[in-house]
Amino acid sequence: MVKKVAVLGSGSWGSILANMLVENGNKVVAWTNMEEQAKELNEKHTNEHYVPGFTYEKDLIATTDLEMALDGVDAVLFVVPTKVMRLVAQQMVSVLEKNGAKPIIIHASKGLELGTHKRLSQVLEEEIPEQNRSAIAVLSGPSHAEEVAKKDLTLVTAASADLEAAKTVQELFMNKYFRVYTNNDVIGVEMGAALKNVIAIGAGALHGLGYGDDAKAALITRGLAEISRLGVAFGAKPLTFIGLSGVGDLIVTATSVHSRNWRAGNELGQGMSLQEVIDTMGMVIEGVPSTKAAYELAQQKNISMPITESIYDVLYNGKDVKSVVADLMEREGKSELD
Ligand SMILES: NC(=O)C1=CN([C@@H]2O[C@H](COP(=O)(O)OP(=O)(O)OC[C@H]3O[C@@H](n4cnc5c(N)ncnc54)[C@H](OP(=O)(O)O)[C@@H]3O)[C@@H](O)[C@H]2O)C=CC1
Ligand SMILES: O=C(CO)COP(=O)(O)O
Repeated sequence: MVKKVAVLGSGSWGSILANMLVENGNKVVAWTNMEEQAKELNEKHTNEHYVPGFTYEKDLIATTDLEMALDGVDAVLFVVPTKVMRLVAQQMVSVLEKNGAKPIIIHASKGLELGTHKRLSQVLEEEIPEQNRSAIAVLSGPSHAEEVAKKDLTLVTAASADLEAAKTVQELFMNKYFRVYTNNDVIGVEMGAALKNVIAIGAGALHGLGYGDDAKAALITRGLAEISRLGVAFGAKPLTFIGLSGVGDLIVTATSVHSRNWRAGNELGQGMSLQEVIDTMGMVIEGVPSTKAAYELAQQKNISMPITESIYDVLYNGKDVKSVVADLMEREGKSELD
């Protein structure tokens, strides 16, 4: 059945998912806060800053008018950076209260809210009253906009406490190159998504420092161990961390030149300052705030996360990347499974 979908956030991931939903036969409106970007998408069918060289479906409509985007909507897909998720949800609710729509709410963002440390579905649940929505679901997994744009094969997970909602999301997104599994472990899926970005910054930093494949494999493996520890302490199922939204997304983000988090780490490893990295990226680097949130959550629950602590020291305490790697290596010997 053709659905009307509003995609909130027209950056690299939002615009490519919006395009794919048009390909899948839906009526899609991509909402952006930039008039020029809406004009470019509508007139040239491009989004040069975010996905250079890509031509979007002609039927994709872009707008800065939230009322128009949400008129008669069946599904709303949030793909804005974590730091504005709450604000955008509030904006959406004020429109839904007027137009009476009760859409399924999906988000495809990856992060933990600074200050509250909340997962994004928790933020959405808090901000969107039940009378303005049906279920809340999460779309997550190893998926770079640059590769989905090329219709490269991509497998992801749709997670919701409501299995029917997860199935609805599966049906909405699935096609010949984009395969969607369902999962009911929302905590595990969202924690894996947010925390893999932290480890990806570390993997990029190792690359920037000139370390080889042994070091990167070790970082990914030990990184997975510590993000699973934190996730499980907050109620995630351990098995989710060896699924697409766990190790799958960790592998792609910690090894791909497409990853903004990996690239940020690489530049830090090559000696750039954090401010220079942020200023030149031009896109969101979710791992930076998520490192702070993860560090604080680990302290709160007394969970050992040595890699996250080291990345935190580099990002927030100005420590030198090379010296934190040396410190990690020189810690006392440990049992692998503790
Ligand atoms: N890129 C990817 O391949 C993937 C990204 N993700 C996740 O998706 C989320 C978005 O990432 P991505 O698309 O890469 O980010 P980008 O930086 O490419 O785009 C973010 C978009 O959000 C917009 N935005 C920022 N603030 C607001 C606001 N207050 N109201 C409306 N729009 C706003 C930005 O607009 P402006 O230009 O005006 O700032 C921009 O268009 C992140 O959580 C990321 O982790 C998940 C999987 C893959
Ligand atoms: O989540 C992603 C891939 O699955 C995108 O990661 P980056 O934000 O690091 O580009």
